[in-house]
Formats: sequence, structure tokens, C-alpha cells
Amino acid sequence: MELKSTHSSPVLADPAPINKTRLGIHSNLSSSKCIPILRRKQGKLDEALSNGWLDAMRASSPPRKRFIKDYRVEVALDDAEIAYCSWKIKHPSALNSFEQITKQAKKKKIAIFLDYDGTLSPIVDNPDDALMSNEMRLAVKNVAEFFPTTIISGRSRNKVHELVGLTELYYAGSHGMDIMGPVGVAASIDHHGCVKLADSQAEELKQFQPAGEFLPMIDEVFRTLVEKTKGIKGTIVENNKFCASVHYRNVDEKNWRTIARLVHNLLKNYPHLQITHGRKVLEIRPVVDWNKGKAVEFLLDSLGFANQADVLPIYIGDDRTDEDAFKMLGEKKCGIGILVSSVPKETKAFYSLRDPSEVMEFLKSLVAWKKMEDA
Ligand SMILES: O=P(O)(O)OC[C@H]1O[C@H](O[C@H]2O[C@H](CO)[C@@H](O)[C@H](O)[C@H]2O)[C@H](O)[C@@H](O)[C@@H]1O
Repeated sequence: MELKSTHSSPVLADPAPINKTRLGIHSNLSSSKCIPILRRKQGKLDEALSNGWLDAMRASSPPRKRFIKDYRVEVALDDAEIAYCSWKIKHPSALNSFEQITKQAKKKKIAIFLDYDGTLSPIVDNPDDALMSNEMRLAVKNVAEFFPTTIISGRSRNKVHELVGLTELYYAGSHGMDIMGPVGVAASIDHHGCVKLADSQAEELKQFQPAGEFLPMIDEVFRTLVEKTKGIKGTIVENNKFCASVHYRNVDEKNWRTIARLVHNLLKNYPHLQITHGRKVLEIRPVVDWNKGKAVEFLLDSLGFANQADVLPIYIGDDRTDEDAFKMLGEKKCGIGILVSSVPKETKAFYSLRDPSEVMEFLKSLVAWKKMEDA
């Protein structure tokens, strides 16, 4: 796969100065012209906190069915199933619609984009335990043999690469803010912010980090959060390089407000950082004009696939952050978005898959179809 990009840099809007001395940002790092620094809208957090931050925290992941255990159980599950079935009329299963999808893909170059948590690995209590099965790994490896494949995750790029363990893929970590071409690629990205690197075998790699300047700031916030949440049982703070993630899945619900307030207060000192909600996680990240949708556009461009009618990107993800990619594909009418969810959810994706096991089945079906096509 050759990386070549003419993709223009994200626009710098409201370049409010960052206090670089306090944050330890060295002057040689601050000269990049392409970093899209934005200032968070003031007052938004206060509003959010009083108007439903906690609701958002509660709603950020579907309740597990095993917790519903009173006499209404049967009715509740039936109702849930009915709601799911009617939602699927609007967002049909990508497996049941496989023929329709392959019709759309005929004579086109497919590019695959896969989210990690909740898509390739099931959601579990401890982020470190979210391992993908060997069967899933093989399915991804096989798909990458036929189609350029990217893993695009909220985790740090190194961490998600380590979890997936396949060198023949593209990896975009920190919600697309840290992109690297696969080992051995004859890359030639021509983009502000791209740097050449050499791996241990001295092969050339290309890296794109549109929020590179924020590294010391995020690190500072990560360390402060670790310190401040020490006393709150169950909290896990994860350093995702360009994003610090505060997990509250294992925290008693009565302490969620404390976490919300703590994060809110800390961010008062960081107007260039914002919070997004994931699945039982608050993610603190730079206010930059960049997201998973932009990362997909960048990667398509890098592959030489930009604005080509014969290219069909397929994006599979389960998280709110994946919505930016679904939205971009929908607006450009250039690809297929598949939401992984076992409950009805508001989404810009057209198709759905219930869980990672269905994702694996879909990937295997794509490979089988491609082999038949090529035979
Ligand atoms: O973009 P993704 O690959 O989906 O990453 C999103 C976040 O996923 C992880 O957290 C989520 O999965 C954990 C393991 O199943 C779960 O314990 C947690 O509650 C979920 O929020 C990851 O730990 C985060 O860093 C990612 O941002």
C-alpha cells in the first residue's frame, strides 16, 4: 500500500495562545503551522454538568441484561427485543444485507476501517483485559490480505497495535490523532505534520499527528487525574497519548458526580481541552478540528483513494466517536457505515451488527466473497 496525500491541513481557527512555559511546550515544537487549535466554548461545561452530564454518564453504555432481575424480567427483555427489531428495520443487519452490500462493492476497491473496543473485542470491566480472540485476529489478517485495513481507536496507537498484533495494517490511535502507515509500506505522505521515522529494521514509516503540540499538556492532565482520583475506588485513568481517559465503569454510581466535578474543575485551567463521552468513560482531548471522520478522509487520501467513485470504504464501529466517521461517509455518500450494537441507538450508520462475533462473521464473508469474485 502506498501512502500519498494531498490532503490539506485542518484549518486553524481562533489560535488562542497556549501558555507554553507552564505546560512545558518547547518552542521548537510550537512552530508547526497545521495544528488546528480551538478554544472550548466557555460556559459549556457548567451547562453540561447541571443539564445532564450525569445523565450522559449513565446513558453511555447499555445496562447489562444480567442486572435486570425482578418479576418484570420477561416483559422487559421482550420489550427490548421488540425495540431492537424495529430499530433494525431502519438499520438492517449487514449480514442479512450482505448481497446488497456486495452488489454495491462490485468492481470497487474496498477499504476497511475497524474500531477496536466493542467491535473487535467485547466490552469488559478492565480495559487491559479487552483482548481480541485469535479467531478474530485471523479474520482481520485475512481481510487485510484483500483490502487495505485500518484499526482506528480511542486508545493510544502503540497500545492498540500491541492488542491487535498485526503489522500489515494501518493504525490510527487517540481517535485518529495519531496515524501511522504499516511496516514496509513505500510511503510518500506529503502533508504538514507528517514526519518520517525508521523502525527497528530501519524501514521507513510515516506518522501524522495533527495535535502533536498537545502531548505535554495531555500528559500533565493525565498525571493530575491519576493523583486526584486516587481516593475514588474503581476509577481507572488511561493515558491514550493525545487523550486522557477517565473510566468510571467500576466506580459506585454515587461517586460519579464527584468524578464529573473533578474533571470539570480541572478543565477550567485548560481552555484548549474538551471532554467527550465514551462507554462509561470521560475522554479529555484537545479542541482540534480532527476526529475519526477526518482521519478516514486522510487515510483514503493517503491511499490515493480520495474522491474516487470506484472506492468503497466500509467503517465498522460501536462508539459515539465512530459517529464522526459514519457522518462523513453518509454526507459524502461514499461508503458504508456499520454500527455494532445490541440495543437501539441513534446513529448515522446505515447498517448494524449485533456484537463482535457478528463483525467477525461479516469479515469472513467479505473474504469468501472476494475469493469467489477473483476466481
Ligand atoms: O475507539 P475504541 O477502540 O472503541 O476505544 C474507545 C475506548 O475503548 C476502551 O474503553 C472501553 O472498553 C473497555 C474495555 O472493554 C471498557 O472497560 C470501557 O468501559 C470502555 O469505555 C479504552 O479503554 C479507551 O481508552 C478507549 O478510548
